[in-house]
Amino acid sequence: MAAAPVVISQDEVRSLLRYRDLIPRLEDALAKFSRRDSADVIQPVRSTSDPIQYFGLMPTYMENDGVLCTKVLCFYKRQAGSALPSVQSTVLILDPEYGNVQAVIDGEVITGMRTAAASAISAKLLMPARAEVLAILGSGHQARSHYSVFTEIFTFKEVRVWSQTRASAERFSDWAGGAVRVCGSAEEAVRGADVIVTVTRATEPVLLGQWIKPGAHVAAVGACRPDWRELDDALMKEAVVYADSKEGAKAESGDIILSGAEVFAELGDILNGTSPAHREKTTVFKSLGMGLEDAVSAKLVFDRWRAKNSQT
Ligand SMILES: NC(=O)c1ccc[n+]([C@@H]2O[C@H](COP(=O)([O-])OP(=O)(O)OC[C@H]3O[C@@H](n4cnc5c(N)ncnc54)[C@H](O)[C@@H]3O)[C@@H](O)[C@H]2O)c1
Ligand SMILES: O=C(O)[C@@H]1CCCCN1
Repeated sequence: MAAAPVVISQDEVRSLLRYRDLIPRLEDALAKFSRRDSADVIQPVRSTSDPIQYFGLMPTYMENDGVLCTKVLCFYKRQAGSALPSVQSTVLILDPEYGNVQAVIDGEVITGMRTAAASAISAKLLMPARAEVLAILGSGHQARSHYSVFTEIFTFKEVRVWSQTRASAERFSDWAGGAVRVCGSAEEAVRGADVIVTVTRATEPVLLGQWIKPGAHVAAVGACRPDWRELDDALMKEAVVYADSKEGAKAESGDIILSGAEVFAELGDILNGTSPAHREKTTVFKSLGMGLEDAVSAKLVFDRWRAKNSQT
């Protein structure tokens, strides 16, 4: 019988995962994914079922790296008063040889950090030179992880936030130590911004092309259903659109499907040097989230956990 899986808690993940380690590994994995070499990465578009709002399975196999992994996630409509975050997730690491589960890892911090890290990679590749103003639309979990990594690896003169209620935007600004300007409207937040992150649960556009400074970069992280939007048609048609996965974007993104916009390239294509990074144009990175991002993060966490626990 296989040994029982280890359980790695959210606090342990938080202490073991660092953006400076995660970002280069994610860049490597995104590049491998875009080469479509099945010995490097096999990662089908996640399967989802609606009955309990959104139940997703995100399997990944990376033969050359010896990683077999899946994330299990539920994205539910958060009820007022609920203490649980709207995205619930767990990452399972399996032995690639036998298929037994080796580790059950809390997915909340992994989901927050790997999503924000992917957006940061998009900004590294696509934001205008001398970007000074960052605007964040939304003030939940992803807003926090995005603020953390964007202010860790870039230097902005100003960070702005807009949220559904002024109170939630102010809570976010307090959490960030007051270094964020709270805006009364999405338009006010994004006018003149060089980099815009949309991290809302909106199902209708909250970001309009007519507000955007030409050449700005948008990391669009919400709207993960084929009939949900965060960005309007004007922006989707004006911008050069990049995605994490073309297949994922065409299957899941309302902003792409309903606007009819073409995905120009994946981030991995830029990293591989097979597609240009149009930094000089208005760009959108449509992020849907990929199992391989969880797999890379979970492997980092599990390797560190084993190293730490073998010493004690
Ligand atoms: N692309 C990815 O890899 C990935 C990963 C995780 C989460 N997500 C998506 O990112 C989004 C944010 O996730 P989160 O964990 O921060 O959620 P959250 O519930 O913690 O925060 C959501 C934010 O959206 C705001 N909001 C809700 N409805 C809105 C509306 N109609 N208009 C404007 N704002 C609205 C809320 O006030 C809150 O600030 C979700 O859509 C989620 O599905 C994407
Ligand atoms: O890749 C993910 O983890 C997310 C979870 C929420 C919905 C969109 N995708």
